[in-house]
Amino acid sequence: MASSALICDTEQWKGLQAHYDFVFCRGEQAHVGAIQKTHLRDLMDDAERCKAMTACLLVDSEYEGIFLDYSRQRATGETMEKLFKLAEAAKLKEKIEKLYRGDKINSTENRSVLHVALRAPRDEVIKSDGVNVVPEVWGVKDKIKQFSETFRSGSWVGATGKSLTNVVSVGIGGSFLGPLFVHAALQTDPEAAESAKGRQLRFLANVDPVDVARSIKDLDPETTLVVVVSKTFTTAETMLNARTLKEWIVSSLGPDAVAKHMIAVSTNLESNVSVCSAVGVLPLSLQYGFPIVQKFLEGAASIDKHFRSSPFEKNLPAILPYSQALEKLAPHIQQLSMESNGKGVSIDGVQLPFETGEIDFGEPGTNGQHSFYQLIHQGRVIPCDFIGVVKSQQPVYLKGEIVSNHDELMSNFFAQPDALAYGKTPEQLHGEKVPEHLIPHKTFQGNRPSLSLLLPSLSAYEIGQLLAIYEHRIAVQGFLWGINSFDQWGVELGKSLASQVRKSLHASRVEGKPVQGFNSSTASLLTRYLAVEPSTPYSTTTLPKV
Ligand SMILES: O=P(O)(O)OC[C@H]1O[C@H](O)[C@H](O)[C@@H](O)[C@@H]1O
Repeated sequence: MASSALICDTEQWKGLQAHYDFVFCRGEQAHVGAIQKTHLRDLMDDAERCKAMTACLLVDSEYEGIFLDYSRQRATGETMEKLFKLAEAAKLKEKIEKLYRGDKINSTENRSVLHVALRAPRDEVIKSDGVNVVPEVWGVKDKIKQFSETFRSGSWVGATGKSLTNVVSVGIGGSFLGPLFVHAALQTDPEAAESAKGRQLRFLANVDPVDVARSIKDLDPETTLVVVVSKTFTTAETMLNARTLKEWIVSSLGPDAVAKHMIAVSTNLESNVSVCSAVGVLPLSLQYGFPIVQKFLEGAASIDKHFRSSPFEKNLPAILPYSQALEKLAPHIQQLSMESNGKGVSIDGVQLPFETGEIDFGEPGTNGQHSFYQLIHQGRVIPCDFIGVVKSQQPVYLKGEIVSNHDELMSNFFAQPDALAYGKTPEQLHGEKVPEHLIPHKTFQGNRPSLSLLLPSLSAYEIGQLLAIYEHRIAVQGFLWGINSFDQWGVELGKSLASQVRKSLHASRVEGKPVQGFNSSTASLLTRYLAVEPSTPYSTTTLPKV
């Protein structure tokens, strides 16, 4: 394939499409793809096929690895062959190698993509511009380790001589969601929780002053460290939130306290913000200690190794974790996937005639079942990722119950994918003597794809593995579509329009100027907003009442 050609013009893409889709000619159905003629119910009858569509990342025994079952995908052996051919046409192997070699695959920003380097072992070599970046990564990690040890031992004292036990991490987007996901998960791990005893880690992302109030509620500035996390230090929300918390510290402890109560973290590497860089590693190390965070990084590195070296058919690549610990996985993947792959043009700037990116959302099971699963079962077809954990971190068994609480949770994890795949036919309902008028309502068409990921447990190591699996899956999607997954120009337009609005709000509030330069809809919304006096004067500092 020529470098600027689109993947959809290749024979391999067209072959896959014909295999999957209906083809219409002048409004008439001219061809029905093989996949459209099959139902998951029938595909699932083929035990050999099901066995072939699994992959396991072994640790030391058959059961101690992450296990992926993708047999509930609407795919046959032939589909997989076609997908691998498509991967060849998209030069997937070469692109993955380029990522690992540190080539500048983010061509619109002339940057390497170095998240793999962030968790590489000390002796690995990953070059950017001819320079091995791994020693620099480890240099930063060593400093974080040292600082977190000083901080956690109580030797780092605040302005009034007290040691600091609370951390508020100020950052947004990639400088927030990854660390939040890992924090939410680690919190539930007994070893990590023990290590974090008596400490608090909070996040402040939204520029909404209500979020400021929430983030510092019941915290004492005397015992709090504010960590400002940003790759660019130009993000409006983060900068304003940082100034606000600075004011919170200064108004209570005086201006000299800032040196002891505020630090800034950035990432020097030309990579996207990643939870594996200092932006995640520092706040998480302050809370849990560096060794636990390093375990998380090692988990991610184990997947990096597996991803690079395993054949595609055995490679582990929405999001329904049957684990409360993973409650922030979906929001994190939402950012990772939708910001990386929501693109309209190819890496060479050619308009794409097909849609890229997926809409990701999710909620831990079983909460999701009582919310949007209705739509998943009988409304739109939404491919689902079910994520389950073999060993619960908090086992509960009540005498007299037929199963443990974790077994109860996992019963749902095992049942839901089959409900989606098989559905329920009118014949079955007739057999159950369901009244005729309810048959259409109680029918489930099935044939809804999902995949199941079973983790042995959920320690820092597996949390790292899970993160890396999603990161690589998103990169592979982007490589196949032929887009640049590593830039995010799509967020710029809204930012620059907000800047015009900000100026206009200032001009109206402070200089009394009328709203101008906007269309009639925006002008009237702004006028309505400005018509109400702000409850506090503009000329004095006001902090949330907490
Ligand atoms: O880390 P920062 O530079 O403050 O950026 C925070 C966020 O800003 C933008 O929204 C980018 O699209 C995100 O990728 C980034 O994570």
